[in-house]
Amino acid sequence: MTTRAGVPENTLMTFLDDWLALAIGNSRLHWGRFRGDRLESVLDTPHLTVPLSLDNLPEIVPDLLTKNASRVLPLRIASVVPRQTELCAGYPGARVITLAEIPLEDLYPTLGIDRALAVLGAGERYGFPCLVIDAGTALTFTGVDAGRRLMGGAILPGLGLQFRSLGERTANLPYLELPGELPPLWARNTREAIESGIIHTLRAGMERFIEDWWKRYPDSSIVLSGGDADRLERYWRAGEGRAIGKLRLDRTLIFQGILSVSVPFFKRDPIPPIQI
Ligand SMILES: Nc1ncnc2c1ncn2[C@@H]1O[C@H](COP(=O)(O)OP(=O)(O)OP(=O)(O)O)[C@@H](O)[C@H]1O
Ligand SMILES: CC(C)(CO)[C@@H](O)C(=O)NCCC(=O)O
Ligand SMILES: [K+]
Repeated sequence: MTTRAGVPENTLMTFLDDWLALAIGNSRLHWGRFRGDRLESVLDTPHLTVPLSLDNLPEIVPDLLTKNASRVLPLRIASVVPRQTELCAGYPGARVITLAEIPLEDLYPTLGIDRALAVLGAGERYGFPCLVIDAGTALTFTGVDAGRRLMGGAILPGLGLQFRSLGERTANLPYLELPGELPPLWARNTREAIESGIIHTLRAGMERFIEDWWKRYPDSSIVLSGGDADRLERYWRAGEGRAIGKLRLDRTLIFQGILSVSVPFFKRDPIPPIQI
C-alpha cells in the first residue's frame, strides 16, 4: 500500500484549502491545483526521476504553488505507472486513489484508475450514461450506463505511439509528428500515406464505437480527453460533417473524477441523485 498521509485527511482538507491532484500517465505527469472544489490551474511535467519530497515539490511544479504555501499540501494521486507511484509515496501528504473508492459498478480489477476517474468525472459533469475517449499514450474508450455501471470499452495504441512505432520499427518510414489537419484519404507520398493510414483508420474505428454507443444510448454525451484530444477533435470535425454536436472536448475529466472521490473530504453540497 503506497498510501501515506501525515495528518488525518478529514481534518486536512477543508472547503477553502489548497490541495494538489496528480494524474500519472505513461508519458508524463498531469498536475492540478485545487482550492476547495475549484480547479485553479493545471500543469504537465515529465516523469519523476527522483523521489518526490517537500523540498523538491516547489521545483517540480513552481507555477502551481503560492509562495507562502509552507504547509504540506495534500496530494491525491491517480497512477497507471507503478514505478512513478513509488516515487511519490514518500511525500507526506500523498494519498493514492484505488479502484475501490470509485463509485461505479461492475469495474473489473485491472481497469486503469485513469479510465475509471475520467468516466466518473465525465458522468458527474455531463451526466450518465457517458462514453469517454481518452487519447493519451494509449487510446481508450470507456463507457458507463445510466446506472453508473461500466458497460465496457477498448484499448489501442495512442496516436503518438502509432506514429512512433512505424518510425522505429521500419527501415524506410520516417518518424512523423501528428499533423495539424486531417490528411487526404488517398495519399501519393510517404508522409501523407502514414498520416492517412493512422488517422483515417482511427476515425473509422471511432465511428464504429460512437455509432454503436449512440444506438444503445441515444442521448449520451461522448467526451474526448487526453493529450491528443484537441487534434483528434479537429480530425473528426474535418470529416464528413457527422453529428459532432454531442462530442465534447474536456481535458480536465480526470481532475473532475479526482475531485468527485475527494468530495467526502469537503464540506460540499452532495451531488444530486441520478436518474436510473
Ligand atoms: N509535451 C508533450 N509531451 C508528451 N506528449 C504530448 C505533449 N504535448 C502533446 N502530447 C501528446 O499527448 C499524447 C500523450 O497524451 P497524455 O499526455 O494524455 O498521455 P498520458 O496521460 O501520459 O498517457 P496515458 O494516460 O495514456 O497513460 C502524445 O501522443 C502526444 O502526441
Ligand atoms: C490503458 C491505460 C494505459 C491508459 O492510460 C491505463 O488505463 C491502464 O494501464 N489500464 C489497465 C488496463 C485496463 O484498463 O483494462
Ligand atoms: K506495459
